[in-house]
Amino acid sequence: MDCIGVIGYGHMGSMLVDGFLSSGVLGVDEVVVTSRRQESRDACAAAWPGIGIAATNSELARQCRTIILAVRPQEVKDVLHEIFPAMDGDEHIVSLAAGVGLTELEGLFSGSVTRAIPTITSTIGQGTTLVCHGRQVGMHDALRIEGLFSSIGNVMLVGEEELPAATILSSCGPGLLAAVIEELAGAAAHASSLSGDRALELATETAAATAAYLRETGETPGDLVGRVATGGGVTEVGVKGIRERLPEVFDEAVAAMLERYGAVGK
Ligand SMILES: NC(=O)C1=CN([C@@H]2O[C@H](COP(=O)(O)OP(=O)(O)OC[C@H]3O[C@@H](n4cnc5c(N)ncnc54)[C@H](OP(=O)(O)O)[C@@H]3O)[C@@H](O)[C@H]2O)C=CC1
Ligand SMILES: O=C(O)[C@@H]1CCC=N1
Repeated sequence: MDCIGVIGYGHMGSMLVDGFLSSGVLGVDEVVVTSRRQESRDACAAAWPGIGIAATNSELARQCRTIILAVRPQEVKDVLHEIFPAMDGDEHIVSLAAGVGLTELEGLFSGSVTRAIPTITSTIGQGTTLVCHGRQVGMHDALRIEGLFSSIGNVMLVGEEELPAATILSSCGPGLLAAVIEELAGAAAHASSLSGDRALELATETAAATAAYLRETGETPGDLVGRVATGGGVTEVGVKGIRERLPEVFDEAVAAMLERYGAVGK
């Protein structure tokens, strides 16, 4: 049966199931899900009546030709070993795991392997899934996966050498920017009588409006700073401090993430 199997009903697995089914790109009779705990399988069955639930990873592998591995990087190897006897070699494995390379995946499964790195913002149909197909992936399978992920946001095809930096921007990015919004709002609330809740509401709306402004006008961030920071005014003193200190902060953060990226699946 040519259904889509999802192993791991955590943050990403549940987001993909919700997204694929809500968008209508798949029906419940075309998806089979499993997860380690019965509680997770029950949650999926309750959320999507009629969806296929497999009791084990091997049972899922026997039913599905396309298998999305939505487990943590350190679980990928064990799961592939577990399902291997249930596969006939014609399957298409799609791994979401950051830091587990195609060479390693193809060493564990010699058939078609794709890496797809989604982003939590696809929960609201926005953001970009990064897709990197292995050498064995045929046109039909490649287009099918790109079509599926297009139903929940943008898709960008990337070379594997680009994937670490692209992952930091696209998939870690929501976490990084959320932390920045939190710090900005916290600093404003701390220095004033504005409540924390109202500060966060304003900072979040401003971040969303700023991203939309940049996207819609095509201006660069530098252009926008120039428009906002009136000479001799308020913004320029804040931007000056940020431009002096943030490069070091982000250089360190990116270096630490790249280092972890290389070690996360080990
Ligand atoms: N979170 C993100 O924004 C992003 C994550 N990724 C990648 O997606 C993958 C999943 O991440 P995320 O969803 O955040 O992680 P979670 O921890 O939320 O989910 C992982 C799920 O895997 C299940 N699981 C663990 N071991 C097994 C097993 N042996 N068999 C079946 N199911 C198992 C767990 O099931 P149970 O709950 O039933 O115990 C858990 O729900 C990771 O590889 C990560 O690198 C990629 C891009 C973005
Ligand atoms: O933090 C992580 O490891 C995962 C991969 C990219 C985003 N979240």
